[in-house]
Order: sequence, then C-alpha cells, then structure tokens
Amino acid sequence: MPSPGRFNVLVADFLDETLVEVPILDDVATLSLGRAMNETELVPLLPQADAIILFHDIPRFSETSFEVAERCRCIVRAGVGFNNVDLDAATRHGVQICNVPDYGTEEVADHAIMFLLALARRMLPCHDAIRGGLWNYTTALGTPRLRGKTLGLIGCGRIGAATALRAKAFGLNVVFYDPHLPEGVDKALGIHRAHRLEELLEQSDFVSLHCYLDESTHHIINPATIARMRAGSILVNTARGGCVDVAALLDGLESGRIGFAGLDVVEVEPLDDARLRNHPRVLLSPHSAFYSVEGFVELRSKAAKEVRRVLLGESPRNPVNRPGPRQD
Ligand SMILES: NC(=O)C1=CN([C@@H]2O[C@H](COP(=O)(O)OP(=O)(O)OC[C@H]3O[C@@H](n4cnc5c(N)ncnc54)[C@H](OP(=O)(O)O)[C@@H]3O)[C@@H](O)[C@H]2O)C=CC1
Ligand SMILES: O=C(O)C(=O)CO
Repeated sequence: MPSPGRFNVLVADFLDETLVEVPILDDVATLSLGRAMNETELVPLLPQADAIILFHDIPRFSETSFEVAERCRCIVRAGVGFNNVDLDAATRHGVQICNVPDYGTEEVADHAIMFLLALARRMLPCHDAIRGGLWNYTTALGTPRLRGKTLGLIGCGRIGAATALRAKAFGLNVVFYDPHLPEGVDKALGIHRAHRLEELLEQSDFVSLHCYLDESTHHIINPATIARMRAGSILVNTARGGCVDVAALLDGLESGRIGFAGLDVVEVEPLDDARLRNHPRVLLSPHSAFYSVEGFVELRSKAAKEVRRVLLGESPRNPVNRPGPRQD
C-alpha cells in the first residue's frame, strides 16, 4: 500500500521488475508495477495514480482511461511516439502528457543505416544461401555501390537528421521530404529538400521513414506512392508500422518495385502476418531500434525526472500538450 503524503506513480505496462527501480522518485513517490497489456487491464489500476509512466506504445489510453484516472496529473511516455494516448482527452481532463524525445535518436539512426547496409549488400540472400550450403558470391549479384546513390528521408527531425549525417559518410546523396520544416535545414545538413513526396520517391534508390504517425503519414507508403518509387527500391521503416500499407508493400515486393524492405515496426505488433514474417526479401527486427544499454538507462532516468518535475509543480521539460484545469 502506498504511504500517505507520498505520490503514487503507476508504471503501467512494464514487464521486468528488476528494471523498474527508479531512485530519482524514491523520496517523493511510491511506484507500482501494472504489467497491463491492454486498456481493459489498465483501467482498474488507474484510480489511485497521481502520475503514470507508459513504457510501451500499447496499451491504449483513451477517454475511458482518463475518466477513471481521476487523480492523474501527468503521463510520461517513456519514448518518443505517443500515438496510443488520446491527446484531446488528456487536455480536456487536465492531464499533462510528456515524452522523452532524445534518448534513442542515435540508436534509431544507426538501425536505419544497418537495414540499409544489410539490404543493399544483399545480406538476406547471402545468409539464406550459406545456410542452404551454397558459398558463392553470386548470391550477392545486383548489389549496388552506395556512393552516388540517393537516400530519401520521409521526415527530417531528430532521427531523420541523424540518419542523413550517417548516410553522407557512405557517399550517399540525401534528399528529404518534411513539409513543415523551416527553411535552412537542407543547408545546415548539406542535404537536399524535396517539396513534394513524389519528387523524393522518383529520385531515391532507398527510402527511409522518420516521420511520426498521424493522419498525414498514415499509409504514406501506399499503392500510389509505391508506384512512384524506382524499380528495386529499398524501403526502411523504423518510424511506425501505420505509415506503411502492408498489402501495398507486399504487392510492391511481388512486382519488384520494392526490392527489399527493412522493418522495425509493423501495423500490428507483435507481428502476426506470416506473409511478412516469411518473406525472403524482408528483414525484420522486433521494434528494437530504440534500444541500447546506455539509451535505456537515459530513458528511465529522463522519464522519472519528468514525472518528478510535474508532481513537484515544476515545468515539464518535454510537454506534448497544454492542459488547462480538468473539465469533468
Ligand atoms: N523504432 C523505434 O524504436 C523508434 C521509433 N521512433 C519513431 O520515430 C519517429 C520520429 O522520431 P524523431 O525524429 O525523434 O521525431 P521528430 O518529431 O524530431 O521528427 C519527425 C519529423 O517528421 C515530420 N513530419 C510530420 N508530418 C510529416 C509528413 N506528412 N511528411 C514528412 N514528414 C513529416 C515532422 O515535422 P513537424 O514536426 O514540422 O510536424 C518532424 O520533422 C517518432 O515519432 C516515432 O514514431 C522513435 C523512437 C524509437
Ligand atoms: O520511443 C519510441 O517512440 C519507440 O518507438 C520505442 O518505444
């Protein structure tokens, strides 16, 4: 039972008890571990919580949860994306939502480049052939030289920019599409701006997604946009599964418009689509692009510090909404 006078912080969905010790909060709050994997499991845990840390981007946190979480002052998404939280409902209920935007920027950029290198260097067919008993460089036929090829970035915020810097070291030309980004980022990074998505797709040998998921980016990779890609393109997605229409991706792989795909994220996680899981030209990782030992320490500490700030009445460092007083 939480002690009186202390705040109750619910770590809603964390599964590994050994990793949840957060000394930063020890003097002000009592932590409890929810292990909720969906909203039905989450709701009964909410009434006592003054603050909530969400480690994953499931379970969903909808109007129903906000109605029940009557004491809740803030939710910190221990991560970048917060697609699972209904921001309008949070704002209506006076709940401050924050994220931790920078703990894994370099890791995700490294991961995107890892996909690009592995796929361009034909690691999938080579690895499969060796396991099948064939040791011959001809399984790598078609491997392109990277220098001089074009990488198109959809979204050029923190991770997109970090990916651009890495790609330049391999001699790639980098072009990005990011409609609201202020002028000048292209010059600061030494890359090129495409003013239309089609322009980027037509120029790129490789396309990597680095936007967040919202209405404008949901299925931004779809039959029409795939039709604009170069034949044999490599597609990398470390952003959010919902940015890619899976049926269109499978058709694109079938037609050869997409040569290879590297996916860290899929629309339904864990992945339950055998067509993707077993595809010989799809390289998969289990939404692990963000992870490194050091990044995870940084993530846990920044999430706890943000909760502490809000509970003690200080300004949050990374607010993603501006809640007024509760309206219910
Ligand atoms: N796989 C993993 O483990 C991880 C995945 N991620 C995902 O990566 C995403 C990007 O992270 P990060 O770089 O830190 O976020 P940022 O917010 O820094 O960058 C996202 C960029 O996408 C831009 N954007 C918005 N709408 C569009 C659009 N329609 N077309 C093209 N670009 C658009 C944004 O522009 P503007 O801000 O001007 O609207 C912004 O510049 C996260 O939102 C998250 O979903 C993040 C961490 C780990
Ligand atoms: O930080 C994020 O948004 C991730 O995808 C990893 O949780």
